[in-house]
Amino acid sequence: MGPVSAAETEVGGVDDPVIHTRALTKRYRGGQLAVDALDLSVPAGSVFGFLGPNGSGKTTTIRMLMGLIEPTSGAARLLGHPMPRAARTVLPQVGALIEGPALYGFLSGRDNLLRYDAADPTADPRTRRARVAAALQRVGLTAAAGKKARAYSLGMKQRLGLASALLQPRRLLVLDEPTNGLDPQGMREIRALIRELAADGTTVFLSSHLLDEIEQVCSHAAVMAQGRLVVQGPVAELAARARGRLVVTTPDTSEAARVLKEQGVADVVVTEEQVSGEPPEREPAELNAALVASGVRVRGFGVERASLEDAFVALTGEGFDVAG
Ligand SMILES: Nc1ncnc2c1ncn2[C@@H]1O[C@H](COP(=O)(O)OP(=O)(O)OP(=O)(O)O)[C@@H](O)[C@H]1O
Repeated sequence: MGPVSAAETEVGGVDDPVIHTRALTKRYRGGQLAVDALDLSVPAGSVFGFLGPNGSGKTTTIRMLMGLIEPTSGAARLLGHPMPRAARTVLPQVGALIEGPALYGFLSGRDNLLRYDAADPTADPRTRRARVAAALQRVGLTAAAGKKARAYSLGMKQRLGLASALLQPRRLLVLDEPTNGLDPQGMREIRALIRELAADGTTVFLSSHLLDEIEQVCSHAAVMAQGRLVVQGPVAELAARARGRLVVTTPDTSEAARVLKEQGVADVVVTEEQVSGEPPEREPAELNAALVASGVRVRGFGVERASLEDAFVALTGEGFDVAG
């Protein structure tokens, strides 16, 4: 981190949340309550996943954060400044990729970026080529820079969009569904890029309807359902809320179930070759010893890690069904 600039001291310091909303609400003209009293807090330096099924209000929130639409009520602050009022001060420090990059197919990747850079009145034309070259390098498109954008794969187009958001140094990147529509290879590339950007100190806020994506790239997450915030916090803590399951693999399932119940394990479930239950507060090895002492042939014993998906189900009582 560089020295604290005057602008940062003015907004209260680098540790303040990069995005902060209070009771942020959007009701569309048709009456649809898309975002309902949202309190969001995105810590500086985080890769923050904004997670929710389609229609849960993610894009509407992002549009309010970026000052593209007015909230019906409530407040949003970006980098310490109120939005949309401070949009002119704040937005130059925010790179955004919302609803796919706007690209000219008949121009090369490089020419798209040159054009984009030229549209920025604060960008010095003398350093334009160097800036564009650096952005292309950043997203791994140097070799393909001369190709027409229409010949790019979806993943390359998305990377070019990211490059356009990276022409200027940014404190925050806002990415709406950055891997949507990409094949697995394209997804991997974008995720790797997000990790690299975050390692450089940029706060990244990305929306996604993919739980495993959030688990793979994000340090923090907020979960939305039907316009409301279900939960937010560090990903590790969210997953920990849904405790894992104790799983014993054995041919002696009924005896194992009896012993586990005797030992105070709750919610014991027997399947063909496994017995599972809520993990005990005490040392699991003691349970294992009790099983063995009762003659249970233990072939596998462990506590399965809870995933964010388990946490989501535990928190909402619903499955994370994106089609629903
Ligand atoms: N311009 C609009 N006018 C009226 N209703 C809208 C408008 N835009 C979105 N909505 C509605 O608001 C709700 C939230 O939509 P939003 O696009 O914010 O969700 P999302 O989580 O981003 O989902 P998706 O990933 O499908 O975009 C949905 O019910 C949607 O139909």
